[in-house]
Amino acid sequence: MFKLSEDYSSGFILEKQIEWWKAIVYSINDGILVIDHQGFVRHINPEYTQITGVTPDIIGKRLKDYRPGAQLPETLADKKCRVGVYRKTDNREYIVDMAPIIVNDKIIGAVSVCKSLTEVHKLSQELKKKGEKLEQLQKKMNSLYQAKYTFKQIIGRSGGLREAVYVAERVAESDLAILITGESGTGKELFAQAIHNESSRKNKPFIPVNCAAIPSTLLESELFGYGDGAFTNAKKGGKIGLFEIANNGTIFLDEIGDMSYDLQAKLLRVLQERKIRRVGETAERSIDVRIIAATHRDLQQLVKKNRFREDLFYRLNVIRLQVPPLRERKEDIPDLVNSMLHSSAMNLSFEHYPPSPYTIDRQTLKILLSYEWPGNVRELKNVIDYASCMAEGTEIKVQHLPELIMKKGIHLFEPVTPSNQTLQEAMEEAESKFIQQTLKRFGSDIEEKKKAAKALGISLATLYNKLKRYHIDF
Ligand SMILES: Nc1ncnc2c1ncn2[C@@H]1O[C@H](COP(=O)(O)OP(=O)(O)OP(=O)(O)O)[C@@H](O)[C@H]1O
Repeated sequence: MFKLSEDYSSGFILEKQIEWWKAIVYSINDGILVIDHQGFVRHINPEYTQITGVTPDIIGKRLKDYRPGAQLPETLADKKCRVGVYRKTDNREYIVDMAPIIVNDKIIGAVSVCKSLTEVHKLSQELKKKGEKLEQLQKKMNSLYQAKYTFKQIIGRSGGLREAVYVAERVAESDLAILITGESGTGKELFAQAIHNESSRKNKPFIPVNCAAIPSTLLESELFGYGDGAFTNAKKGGKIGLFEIANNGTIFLDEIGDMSYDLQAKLLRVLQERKIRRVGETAERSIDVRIIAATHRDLQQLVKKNRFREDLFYRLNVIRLQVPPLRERKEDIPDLVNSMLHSSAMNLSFEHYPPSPYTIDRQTLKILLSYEWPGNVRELKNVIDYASCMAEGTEIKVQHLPELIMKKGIHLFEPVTPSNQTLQEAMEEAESKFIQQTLKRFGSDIEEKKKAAKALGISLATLYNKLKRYHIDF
C-alpha cells in the first residue's frame, strides 16, 4: 500500500511531484493504467497501449463502459489485490496485477500493471530452443567422447590377461580410482574403455588424456580449464577443462608417470575433494568424474626418486591392473590374429561382399609366435593390417609380412628349397620374391615404384639397388 507524503501543502511541490511520478510511470517497461475512485481512467502509459492495444483516448472514460471484461473496478470495490490475471483481447495475451490505491486510509483509485505474454512466450520459446540446442550439443559431446570397447573385445586366453579382466570386471561398477600398468601397446586404454562401458557412466563422456603428449605448462589448463583473462592469449570468457567435460563420466589419464610434481598435488586434491579450480579463478567447482590412470613406468621407482608423489601413488594404487606384455602370453597370439584378420577383411574387402575373412598359413603364424613383440598388441595389429594389404588373395603367407619380422623368423622356414641353400641365399630368395610381389601390386612406373619402396620401408635408391642385385626386370 502506497501513502503519499503529508508534506505537499504547496501547489508547486505537488505539481512537481506529479510530473516526477508521471515520468517514472512512463519509463516503466510494464503497462500501467490508473483509475480514480469513481472508476474513470486517469492515466495509461505508452507500454499499456503497446501491450493491450488500448489507446490514450480512454483517459477520462469509465473503464467498465469501455472494457466490460476489466476486473480493475472490482479491485476498487473490494479493495483486494489481484495477481497474475490472464487476459486475452484481439490476439493479445497478457498477465495483469491489480491493486487499490489508498491514501490516508481512503481509497482514491486503483492501478493495473500488465506484462505481455507474447514477450514471455517469445522468451520461453527462445529458452526452449536454447535448451534443446544445449541438449543436442550435450548428446553430440557425449557421442564424440564415447568409449567403443567392451570386455568382450578384449581378446586372449592367457592367465595373466584373464586375471586382469576378472579384476577389471569386478571393479567396473564402483567409483574407485584405478591404476593400469603395462608396456606400451598392451591394451591399457582398451581396459579403461571397457571399465567405463561396464559402469553406470557408460552413456556419459569418456575422456582420454595423454599426459606425456601435452606440455606440462599447458596440461593444467587443459585439465582444469581457465578463467577469463587468466593469462596472455587466453580465450575471452575462459575455457572449460577436460575434467568438466568428463563430468559424470570417466577421465583416462594415460602416462600419469609423466605428469609434473606440482600438477600431481592438484590431481590428488581432485581425488580427495571432488572439486576443481580453473586456472586464474578462486571459486571451486564440484565435479563427479571417475579417474582411471595408466602408465608404462614403474611408479614405485619414480616415488623413490621423488618424481612421483607418494600420497598420490597410494591413492591410485588401491586398485591396480597389470596388463602383461605380449611376449609373456604368446598363447594369446592365435586368437588375436584371428580377430584382427576378421577386422582386416571388413576394412579391406570392398570387392566382394560379404567379405571373406583372411587366413594365415602355418609357417607365418609360427613366425609371429616366435617374435618378441616389443610394441605388443599394437605392433601385432599393424603387422596384420600390413600383411592383409600385401596378400594377393585372402591367405597371408610369410612373404606378406614386413621385412623386419620376416627376417627375424626366416630361420623357422621349413625348407621348401633344396637343402643345400644357405640361410643367406634363402633370405635373398624370400626378399627377391617379396619385392616382385610388391611391385606387381603397385606397378612399375616411377611414382608406383616410389609407393612400393615406401610400403617396403626402404628408400627408392635401395629399391633400385635390390632390383639390380636380384636381376628383377620391372
Ligand atoms: N587384448 C586385446 N584384444 C584386442 N585388441 C587389443 C588387445 N590389447 C590391445 N589391443 C589393441 O591394441 C591397440 C593398442 O591398445 P591400447 O591403445 O589400449 O594400448 P596402451 O597400452 O594403452 O598403449 P599406450 O601405452 O601406448 O597408450 C589397440 O588397437 C587395441 O584395440
